Amino acid sequence: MLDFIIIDSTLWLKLIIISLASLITFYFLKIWNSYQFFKKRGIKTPVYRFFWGNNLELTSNSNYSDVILNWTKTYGKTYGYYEGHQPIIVTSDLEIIQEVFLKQSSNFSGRKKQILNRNDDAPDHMLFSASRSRWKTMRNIMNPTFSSAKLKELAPLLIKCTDRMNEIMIKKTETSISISEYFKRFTMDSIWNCAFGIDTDIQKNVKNEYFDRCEAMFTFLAKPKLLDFLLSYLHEFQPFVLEFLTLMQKVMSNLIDFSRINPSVWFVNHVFEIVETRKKQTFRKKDYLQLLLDAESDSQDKIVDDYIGNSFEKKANSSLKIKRTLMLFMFAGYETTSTTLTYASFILANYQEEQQKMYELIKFEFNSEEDINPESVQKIEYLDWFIKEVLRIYPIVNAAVGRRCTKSTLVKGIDIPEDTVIMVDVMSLHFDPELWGPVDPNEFYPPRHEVKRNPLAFMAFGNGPRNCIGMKFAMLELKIALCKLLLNVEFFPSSNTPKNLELTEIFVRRPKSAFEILIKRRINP
Ligand code: HEM
Repeated sequence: MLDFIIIDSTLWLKLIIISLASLITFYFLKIWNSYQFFKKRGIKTPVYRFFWGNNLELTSNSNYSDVILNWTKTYGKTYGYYEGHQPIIVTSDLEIIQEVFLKQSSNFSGRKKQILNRNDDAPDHMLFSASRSRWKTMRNIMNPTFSSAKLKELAPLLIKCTDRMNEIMIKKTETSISISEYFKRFTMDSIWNCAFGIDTDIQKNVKNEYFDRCEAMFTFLAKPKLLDFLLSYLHEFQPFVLEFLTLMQKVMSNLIDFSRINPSVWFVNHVFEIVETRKKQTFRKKDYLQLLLDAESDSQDKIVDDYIGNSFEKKANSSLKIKRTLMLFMFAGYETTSTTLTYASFILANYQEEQQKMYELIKFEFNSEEDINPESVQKIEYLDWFIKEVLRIYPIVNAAVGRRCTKSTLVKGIDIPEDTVIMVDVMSLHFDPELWGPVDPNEFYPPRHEVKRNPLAFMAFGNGPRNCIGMKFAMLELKIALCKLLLNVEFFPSSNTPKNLELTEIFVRRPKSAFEILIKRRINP
C-alpha cells in the first residue's frame, strides 16, 4: 500500500515537473513568437534583447520622447520597438496617423494599457482608459459637458481663482519665486472650484490638506514601482494580477487602512463623499459636477450603439461614472495645465519682446480687467498662437498620444492585429521643418500658427474623436490666466532661471527641477 503511494507521489512529482517545464517552454516560445512581429512585417526596430526588449534603453533615459525621437532619426518615420516582448509601433507618418486617429478610429478605440489598467470589460474605467463601446458611450455623454456654452458657466469660478493668483503674485513682486509651485496651486484651486464646487483656499493657505493630499497622490503615482517594472516584462499576466489585487483590496479593506499605503485612497473617498452629498442637496451650483448630474438625468435609458453594430439600452451614466469623471478632471487637468503655465512663464521671462507684444495686445483689447471673460479672450488671436507655440515646443503628454487596435485591420498595407499599440512620435512631428517651416521649428515663433498647417502636425492635445476632451477648458484657463497676469506683472529671468530647460518624463513631460522667475509689478497697468 505504502509502495503504491510512494510510486504514486513520484509520478505526481514527475507530472508536475513536466507540466511546469512545458508551460515555461510554451511561454518562451510565445515570447520568441512575439519577437517575430516586426520581422514578419518588414518593419525596422532598434536592437532588442530577448525578454527585456528595448526596456533598458527606455528606462535608463528618463525622457521617453527623446528616446523615441532619436530612434525615428535612425529607423525612419515608422518603426517598432518592444516593451518587454510587447510590440509597439511608432510613427510620425501623417498618412498612418490619419488612418489610425481619423479614418479608422473605430478600429482603434483603445489606448495603450497603463500598468494599472484592468481588462477592457472591467466596470471601473475612466474615459481615459476606457475602450470600445464603453469609451464611445462615455464620450458621447461627456462631449456636451465640455462645449463652449457649458464652459462659460464655469468661467466665474475660473476668474475668481485667477484673481487670487494675481493677488498673490503682485505681493511677490521684486522677488524671485519658484514659479511652478504657484501655478500648481492655481490649477488645483481651479479644479476643486470648477469641477467639485469646493472652495479650498489652496492658494492663500500654504498648509492646506487638499493640496498636500493631492500632491502626495501625484508623487506616489509618478514613482516607479516594482510591480510596474515586473509587469512591463510580463504584460500578459497584468489582467490577472490586477484582478487579484482588486479582489485583495476589497477583502482586506476592513483590516488595513489603504490610505496609509496609497494616498489616492483619500482622494477617491473624498470625491465619493462630495458626489453623494451633492446628490442629496436641492440647490444647484454652477460647477462641472452639476453639469454631470444634469447629463446623467438627461441620459437615462438612452439607446447606444457599440462598435460592432449592436444597439442596447442602458442607463448610460451611472453615479460611479460621475465620480470617475470628476476624478479624471484632476488626473488629466492638473499637471498638464500647471506645467503649460510653467513653460509659458519660462518663455515670457526669456523672450522679453514676446512678453511686450503680448502685453500690448492684451492691453489694447481690454479697458479694464473686468472685460476679461470667455468670449473676449478668444479675440486675441496671438494669445492662441502663443499658447500653441509653447505646447508645440514643449508638448506635455506625448505618451498618451497613441491608440490600441480593437479590431484587426490593415493600415497602409501593414496588417495590424487586435491589441497592437501604435504610438505617435509627437516630437518628430512638432519639429518637422516641412510641416512647420519656413521659420526654423527650433525657434519660438507664434505667428507660424497663422498659416494653415496640416491639423495632424500639432499633437499637443492629440487628434480625432478621441482627442483631449478638456482642451477648450484648458485653453480658456490658460488664456484668462495669462491675460490677467500680464496686465499686472512682468516676468524676468533671475540668477536661478536656466537658459535651457532640462526635462524629465514620467508620463507628464516637465522641467527636471523647479526653477525661479523674477516677478515685477507692472508699472501703470
Ligand atoms: C494644457 C493642458 C492639457 C494638455 C496638454 C492635454 C493633453 C492631452 C492629450 C495629448 C491627450 C490624449 C489625446 C489623444 O489621445 O488623442 C489628452 C486626453 C485627455 N484629456 Fe487632456 N490635456 C490637457 C488638459 C486637460 C484638462 C483640463 C482636462 C479636464 C478634464 C483633460 C482631460 C482629458 C481626458 C478626459 C482625456 C482622454 C480623452 C479620451 O480618451 O476620450 N485634459 N489630453
